Amino acid sequence: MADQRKFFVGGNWKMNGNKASMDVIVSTLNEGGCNPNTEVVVSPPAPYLDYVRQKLDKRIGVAAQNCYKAEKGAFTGDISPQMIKDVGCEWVILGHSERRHVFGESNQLIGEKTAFALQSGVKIIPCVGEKIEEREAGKTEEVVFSQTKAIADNVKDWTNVVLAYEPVWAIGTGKTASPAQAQEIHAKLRKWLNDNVSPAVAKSVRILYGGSVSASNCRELAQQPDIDGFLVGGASLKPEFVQIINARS
Ligand SMILES: O=C(CO)COP(=O)(O)O
Repeated sequence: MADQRKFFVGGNWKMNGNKASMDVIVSTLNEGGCNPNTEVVVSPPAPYLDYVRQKLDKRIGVAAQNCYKAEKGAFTGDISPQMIKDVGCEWVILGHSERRHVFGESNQLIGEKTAFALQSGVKIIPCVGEKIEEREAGKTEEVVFSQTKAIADNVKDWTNVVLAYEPVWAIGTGKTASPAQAQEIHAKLRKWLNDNVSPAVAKSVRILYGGSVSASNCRELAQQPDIDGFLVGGASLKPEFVQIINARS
């Protein structure tokens, strides 16, 4: 079952790097060594989308880290899906926990961005995940299902969606969810998709795990039946990103 879903590894560079450091990552990725059976997408900060897209091997995708729900206009500081496409990129991450919790983005806004990005022809990596206090209060499912519903209500064609489960307590903390903890939520998300979207979508949609993924923990996580890849932060800026891409090799 899981083998009908191509393994997918995204590198979210967040607000890090400069041309010199990106040159190093790009040449590491271009040198090869990445399993061709893994779909790879990297996500530089917006000012570098064009630069990275031009230098990176075309087999590797490039994602923006966010975008707005309009093509153009008086939205100072933001970018549109049309701009992402204009510089040759094909993906956008939406609803990352830092967008939700540092910048206050709501489920409703993330839903609107989902609809607009997809209708503009940009593929999306929407993110869901609970905070530690929500997990400790037994609210993990309630939180991730309501976040997923806000996204799912705005998706018509799931072939352009790769869902990411990123528990907020595991992001940038070095506290990875155990393979069993991650698998449990991935399986519940897949069941939610089965019950609320369709069995076919539940079988085919890739669900990524994100949160302190590293070369040392990726192989065990990658063996879980409902983990179809990773969204990697810190380690995607380092050479070990290639080992994570090859976690199933
Ligand atoms: O937020 C993440 C990816 O989007 C995960 O970040 P870290 O891998 O640094 O924990």
